[in-house]
Amino acid sequence: MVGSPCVYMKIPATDESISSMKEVISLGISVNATLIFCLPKYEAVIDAYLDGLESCGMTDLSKVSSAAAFYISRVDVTLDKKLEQIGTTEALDLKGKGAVAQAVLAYQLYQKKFSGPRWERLENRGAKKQRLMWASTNVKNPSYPDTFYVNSLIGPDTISTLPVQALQAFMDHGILSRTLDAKVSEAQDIYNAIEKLGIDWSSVGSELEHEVLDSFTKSFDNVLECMQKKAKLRDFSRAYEPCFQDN
Ligand SMILES: O=C[C@H](O)COP(=O)(O)O
Repeated sequence: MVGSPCVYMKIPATDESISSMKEVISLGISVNATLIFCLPKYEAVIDAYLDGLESCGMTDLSKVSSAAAFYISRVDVTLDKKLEQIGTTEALDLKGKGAVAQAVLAYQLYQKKFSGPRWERLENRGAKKQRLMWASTNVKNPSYPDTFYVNSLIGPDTISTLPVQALQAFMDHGILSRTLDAKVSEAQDIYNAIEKLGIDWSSVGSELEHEVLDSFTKSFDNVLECMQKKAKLRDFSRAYEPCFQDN
């Protein structure tokens, strides 16, 4: 089952598990690298994928694939709080711009890393690019348009995960247009301006990583607890009822 081309092993992009990504890929198992909140971590995820492919013994690498889940709205939630604390006109003007700017730069990094001689050698063995996957695309700040993140991150070879609310909003009034690489230098300026204000992107990334890991761990524990209760009662009559709770 694990070796099946349709099955992806989901591995969080924590410092501790980046090396496991390489190992799993090298065994020919596809990986969904998740919980990516900043560019340095994203680069480490790409490198783990490339290293894994290079040490994979398979002659045809086309059976292995990977997606890298880059989180969006949660980044703005954290950044916006920090910008509000700084409170200057310049800082407040940057609210709601950081997450998309970082994602635009992530796409640039994707294009850079999946081109050139190193990548071409792998491509000749059938390797597939690790696709960027936008996660956390629902706006969390109600003052932002509900299609904001989905509209802003449309580009070739990417995947957008859409919660029902975001999907319905996009189907109703979304704008289908290639936005992801339309304003790269503006994105770089925003990224630099946020950094200049003293906000460290990597620290924001690790803050979010811990926060989300914690919240997902609680949700997972809730699911297990609920399943154990059902199994104990041998009450499968309502087994279709969901066990999970919102985190
Ligand atoms: O699977 C992860 C989700 O995309 C997270 O979305 P969220 O930040 O809205 O909880």
